[in-house]
Amino acid sequence: MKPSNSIETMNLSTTDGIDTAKLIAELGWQFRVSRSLLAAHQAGFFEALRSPKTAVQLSLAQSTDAEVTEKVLIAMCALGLLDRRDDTYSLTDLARDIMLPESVRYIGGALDFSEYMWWEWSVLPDMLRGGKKYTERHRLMKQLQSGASYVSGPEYFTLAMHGKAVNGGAQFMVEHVDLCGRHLLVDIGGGPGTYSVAFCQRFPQLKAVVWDQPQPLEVARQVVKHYELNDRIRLQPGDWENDEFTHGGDVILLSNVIHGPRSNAPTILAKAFRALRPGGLLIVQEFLLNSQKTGPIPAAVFNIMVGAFSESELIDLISSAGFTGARLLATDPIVGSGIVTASKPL
Ligand SMILES: C[S@@+](CC[C@H](N)C(=O)[O-])C[C@H]1O[C@@H](n2cnc3c(N)ncnc32)[C@H](O)[C@@H]1O
Repeated sequence: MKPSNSIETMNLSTTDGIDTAKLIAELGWQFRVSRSLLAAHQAGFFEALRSPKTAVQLSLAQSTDAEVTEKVLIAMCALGLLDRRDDTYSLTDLARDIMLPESVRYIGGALDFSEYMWWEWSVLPDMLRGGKKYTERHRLMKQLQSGASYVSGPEYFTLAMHGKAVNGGAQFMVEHVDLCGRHLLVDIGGGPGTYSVAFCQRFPQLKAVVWDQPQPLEVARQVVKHYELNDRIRLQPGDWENDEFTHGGDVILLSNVIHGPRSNAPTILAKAFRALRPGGLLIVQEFLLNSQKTGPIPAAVFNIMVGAFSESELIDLISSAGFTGARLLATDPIVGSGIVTASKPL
């Protein structure tokens, strides 16, 4: 094969641009890290290591291959989730904090969701050639083939949302949005209700309604009970395809519910406008592309499978629904989300 011109003329003795090139080349391999972490979680290694074990003891307990188990455990040490002393593996403080279901910051639901999405993303090359997205049937087949033990259905999705919110999302939100003097927050598509909990904890005068379909509200019920906020947070079943939102709130939160052009955003924003009191505050949190649509990376990849607006598109949509003063309040480039606020005129 004839080498390309650029390779023929490239001076291999310089290091110009090498760090970036290494990073991009390394990205092609990063899936190995995700796959190892998801496999360790799926095999139940973290829960089984509540009491320290050797790889052989763990493989006997979890019915896994001892040699591969050891290699995956070494990788989990490299991620800072396990300690190894002689041949015995134990959980680090970080793993106790995020990998055990009893922990408030448990991310297992988010990992289950990543596992589920793995198969959807595997067909991206086919999609590029015009093939269809993964169907539910394909997904279930692959789950069965992979021997996956994780729960299916909407519950794990809602738990994934909770895991994401308790590990940065909720803190980011309450740090940037001031609800002093506000009385009733209506959290549309509120899922596990974690954002409502965080707001109520930060602003003691505030009450909230978590508005969502019945199944996610079952998770929200547990979350609200866990934080002992039953007297301040009410759960309201609703379907935005058919129902109006709870009226009379002075704040409406739309967190991760208007993902790009296919999400029916104009209808949801119009319902939010009707439901909000005059002078009320609209908060929208979304994966947001920059206005040039060149990044950031998390929003750019979210856009591939689900959809994402750019900052200016979202601000235009919110303004078209009648809100005033729409502006980007804060962005978190690590997770690719932005918070936009606006007001309903008095
Ligand atoms: C991506 S989750 C966001 C959850 C939460 N707001 C957060 O940011 O963590 C989207 C939520 O919208 C809800 N949802 C989807 N379709 C809905 C509909 N037609 N009516 C009401 N809620 C819906 C889902 O049940 C889910 O809880």
